[in-house]
Amino acid sequence: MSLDRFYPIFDSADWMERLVPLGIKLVQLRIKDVSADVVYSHIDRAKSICAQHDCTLIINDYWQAAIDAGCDYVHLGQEDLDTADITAIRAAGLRLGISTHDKAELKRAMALAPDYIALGPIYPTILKKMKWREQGIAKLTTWRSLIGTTPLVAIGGMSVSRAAGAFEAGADVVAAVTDITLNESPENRVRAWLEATR
Ligand SMILES: Cc1ncc(COP(=O)(O)OP(=O)(O)O)c(N)n1
Ligand SMILES: Cc1nc(C(=O)O)sc1CCOP(=O)(O)O
Ligand SMILES: [Mg+2]
Repeated sequence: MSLDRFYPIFDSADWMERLVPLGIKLVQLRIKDVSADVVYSHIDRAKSICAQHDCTLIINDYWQAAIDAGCDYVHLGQEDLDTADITAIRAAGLRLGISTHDKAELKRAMALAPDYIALGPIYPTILKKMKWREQGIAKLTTWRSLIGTTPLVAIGGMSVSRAAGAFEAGADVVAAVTDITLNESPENRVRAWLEATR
């Protein structure tokens, strides 16, 4: 299964209902600090809108909810891996994407035979405080050489104009949050991303 080159990340099903119909084919639900009931409700709505639009839905963090809800894909970071039951995730048939920031994390991630590897933050991000400085585009080329054919996702400070450089450096997919959600017209920004990654 190949991943679309454009990978927007949203913190609610509301965003997905608004923007997935524009033509998004790969999307992540990344919710923080809400109750389990709210998580399950957003997952159900996200599943429904993605099914209607033939869009691959990836659930961040909440791997047990993703299994319970019959989802196809989860994304886990290094801290998530400390507690996640990878055997249960795989037994349920879910695909798995993993965040990496240095070679030790990459080694740990690759040992789990992930369905993609994410490298970030490529550029500075305003979404969240991170202990990692910007990695730079060139590190994508290094990661490309280390992970063979495993799909590579570039994340962190990505924008429409920065996408081409990430692809040239070896990324297969570019993920973005605030470039879309803080844009004065998220709809127009999604259209620009779709055009740039077609
Ligand atoms: C595509 C993608 N890459 C990286 C992350 C970050 O995951 P993680 O390190 O677990 O941090 P949180 O997103 O959970 O704050 C991601 N979500 N998606
Ligand atoms: C959620 C996340 N993870 C990152 C990592 O490097 O692992 S960077 C990041 C934030 C991405 O948001 P924006 O596109 O607004 O910079
Ligand atoms: Mg996480």
